Parts: sequence; structure tokens; C-alpha cells
Amino acid sequence: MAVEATAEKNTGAAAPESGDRRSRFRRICVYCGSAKGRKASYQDAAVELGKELVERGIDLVYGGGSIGLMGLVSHAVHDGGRHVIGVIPKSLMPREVTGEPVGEVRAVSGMHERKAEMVRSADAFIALPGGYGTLDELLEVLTWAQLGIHKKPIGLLNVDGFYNFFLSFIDMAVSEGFIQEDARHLVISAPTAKELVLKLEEYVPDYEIGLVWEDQGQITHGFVPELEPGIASS
Ligand SMILES: CC(C)=CCNc1ncnc2c1ncn2[C@@H]1O[C@H](COP(=O)(O)O)[C@@H](O)[C@H]1O
Repeated sequence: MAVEATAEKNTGAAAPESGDRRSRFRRICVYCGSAKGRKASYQDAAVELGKELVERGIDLVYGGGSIGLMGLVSHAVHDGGRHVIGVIPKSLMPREVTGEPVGEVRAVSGMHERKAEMVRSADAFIALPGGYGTLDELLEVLTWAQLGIHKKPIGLLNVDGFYNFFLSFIDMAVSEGFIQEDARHLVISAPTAKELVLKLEEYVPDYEIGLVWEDQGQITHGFVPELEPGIASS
């Protein structure tokens, strides 16, 4: 399917040896719905992704809380024995709003600080199905990649074609001249957690904008631009 091909260009090098389940990522940030979605496949995918991270020895950073897909993925990673960091704005901390988080909870002052902390703490990003919040987080991390603020891989877990319209929108925006061809390849997508994490492992950034960001503190505290196997960026 054409929409699945949007990111193929950037894969193919630095692959882990066949059968090697170790990851070059220390921690992945997962964006996902605060709802569970109507189909069981969304929920299954959240659990599968959590298990895939555990299998590869990858820790999780996410939006905190235990509602919706956020709860499923965080519990799967926590139950599998990996470290979980939930980044929650103080206003969202009451348990009736976000449920009971697992693992380490980092309280932040607001949504902007939350997103920056999540980006700073992760070596790669994955979006599961979700709504406005998920798209906001995904689009911000993509925009920052487009501007050269970071070079970390960004993946869409396209469960049951959930992101097909979004991928088609990107293709349309490219053909209408609003997204550069090079920037289109910043979005990596796959239908299963296993395939997606493998693509992220193999991703080699080849998008260069050449800007220098003076305010590196906005996310790049300790950032290692080109990840080597076993080297994390935070
Ligand atoms: C007041 C209210 C509606 C609370 C719902 N409870 C929430 N608790 C924690 N994070 C949330 C919540 N709703 C949205 N988010 C943020 O937005 C993302 C998901 O939003 P959405 O469900 O895709 O759009 C999460 O990753 C999180 O960063």
C-alpha cells in the first residue's frame, strides 16, 4: 500500500544482527490515546508494543496515568520488568482524571513542559492510535525533527490502518508543496509493533536542515545526534 511506503527511504543500515533482540534504544516515548478505542485490536496492539519493548530491553516514557491505551502499554512494560516514566502535569494528577500510574512519576507544570520532558527523555517515538492529544504530541515531535531540533526516529503504529488517512494527508501535503519530499520520510510506519520497532532500529537519519539551535535547552539536554548501538541520548 502506498501510504506504508512513505518512510522506506531511511531504513536499511545499522540493522542489529539477525536474531539479535538487543536494542540501540535505551528508552522509547509512546504517544497514545487516553481512551481505549472501539476495537480490541487497538488494545491488543498497545499490549503487544509494551511486550516488544520488554523483549528488547527498552524502557518507556509516556504521558502518565493508567487510562486508555496509556494504561495498557505502561502496565505491559512495567509488568515485564522495564522502567516506566510517566510525565504528568500537576493539574492532571488527581487519580479520578488519569487513574493510578505505574513506575516513576515526573510531575511537571504544564503540557508544554510535559512534551519537552518526554522528547528529552526518549531515543525514539512511537504513536499508537489516539485522538487530539496523540496527534498534538506526534506533530510536535515531527515538526521538531523537520526543523532539525532532533534526529530521533518517529514511528506510527498503523493498527488496522488507523493512520491511513493521516499518511494520505501527508502524501497530499507533499504533492501540494507544503511538506518537503525529504521531510516526508521522517514518518516511519508499520502495522505491527515488531515490524515498527525493527524499522526504527534500522533508521538512519538522512534529513539535514543545517540550522543551529541556540536554545538547545528546549529539548536537547544531553542529546546525542546520531545514536550508536547501546548509546542512549539522555
Ligand atoms: C481532563 C481529561 C479529559 C483528562 C483525560 N486524562 C488524561 N490524562 C493524562 N493525559 C492525557 C489525558 N487526556 C489526554 N492526555 C494527553 O494527551 C495524550 C492522549 O490524548 P488523546 O486521548 O489522544 O486525545 C496523552 O498522551 C496525554 O499526553
